[in-house]
Amino acid sequence: MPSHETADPVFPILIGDIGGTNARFSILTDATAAPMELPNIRTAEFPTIDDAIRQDVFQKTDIRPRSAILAVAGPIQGDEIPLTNCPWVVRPKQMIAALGLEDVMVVNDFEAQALAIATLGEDDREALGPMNASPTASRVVLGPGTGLGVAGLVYAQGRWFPIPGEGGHVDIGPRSARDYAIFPHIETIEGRVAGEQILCGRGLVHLYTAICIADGVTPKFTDPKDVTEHAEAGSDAQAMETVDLFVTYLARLAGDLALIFMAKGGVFLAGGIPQKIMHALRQPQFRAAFEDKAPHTEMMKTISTFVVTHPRAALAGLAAYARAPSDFGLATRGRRWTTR
Ligand SMILES: Nc1ncnc2c1ncn2[C@@H]1O[C@H](COP(=O)(O)OP(=O)(O)OP(=O)(O)O)[C@@H](O)[C@H]1O
Repeated sequence: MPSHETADPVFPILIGDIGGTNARFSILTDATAAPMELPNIRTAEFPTIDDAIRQDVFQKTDIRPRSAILAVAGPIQGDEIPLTNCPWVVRPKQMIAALGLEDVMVVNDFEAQALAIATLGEDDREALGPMNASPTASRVVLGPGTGLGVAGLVYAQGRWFPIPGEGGHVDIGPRSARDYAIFPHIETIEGRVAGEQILCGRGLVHLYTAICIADGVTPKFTDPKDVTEHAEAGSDAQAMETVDLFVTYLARLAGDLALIFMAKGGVFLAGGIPQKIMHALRQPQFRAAFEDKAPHTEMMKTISTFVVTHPRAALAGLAAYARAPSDFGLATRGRRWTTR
């Protein structure tokens, strides 16, 4: 059962988006039918992914998938794929043996987000600022959730190519006088303020704590939800500044990624957190920080930014791929296991 290039996966296809906190599944019965959506599950509630599929997918429908395409948060190497931020390990060979599947493909979760931004319609996104994205220019997606995912998307030879990477781990540095007061107090990873130290759920709490220390007040919140809720309610000064600065730092990184990919097709914010802070993202400071990239400020003004509002965007991206694999340049070597 070696992994190799082979014919397209056969229907029904189980598609899954396995995040650090949540796992989402749906089943595609054929290339044209709407996906059968299954309820979100929390990864912490099941010891293994196989248990989750057995108990939460197979018990909810009589349809037995023949193939699976799974997006996971973590690097895909070898036959055992551990997830970042979650104790599950995806073992495709074992899934084939134990779940009656013929074919399992595993891709990076932000590759799936990139497939989504190639295919989502206008109802599935909200523009922040001007709308002038060129249809086949390169795009970028970045998503603060349990972690911070990043991927590019390039159009070539009539197909979309997702470019996965580890862009959530680039360095983030201080710029304003206030940043310089706060940054020394941000929790580091081996001495580094990487993107994920700030721009994700636990990063929100790191930033809030650093602001409290800079202000000489005792931090009250340890859950990112409390920080965003008190910011939205206007009931805590440090929480309000946290969300303000989170938006600014997210916009700066979004701008950096737009420069790297020359993303004239648009920069898309995915992941769970942007939708929780829409009010703050709609304020002018997001675009101001995004565009503030001398000597390229004028060019940045022409690059559109969007929040992905589709609640299951990665699944939608995987479904688009499952229906028409040849529309996408997705490499399968080393990450597809099949009995055929
Ligand atoms: N209201 C909120 N405000 C801010 N952060 C929140 C809120 N609700 C949940 N979070 C945080 O969002 C993160 C979960 O993000 P998301 O919903 O994208 O889940 P996920 O799919 O598991 O993420 P990932 O794919 O990055 O692992 C957690 O860190 C959680 O604490």
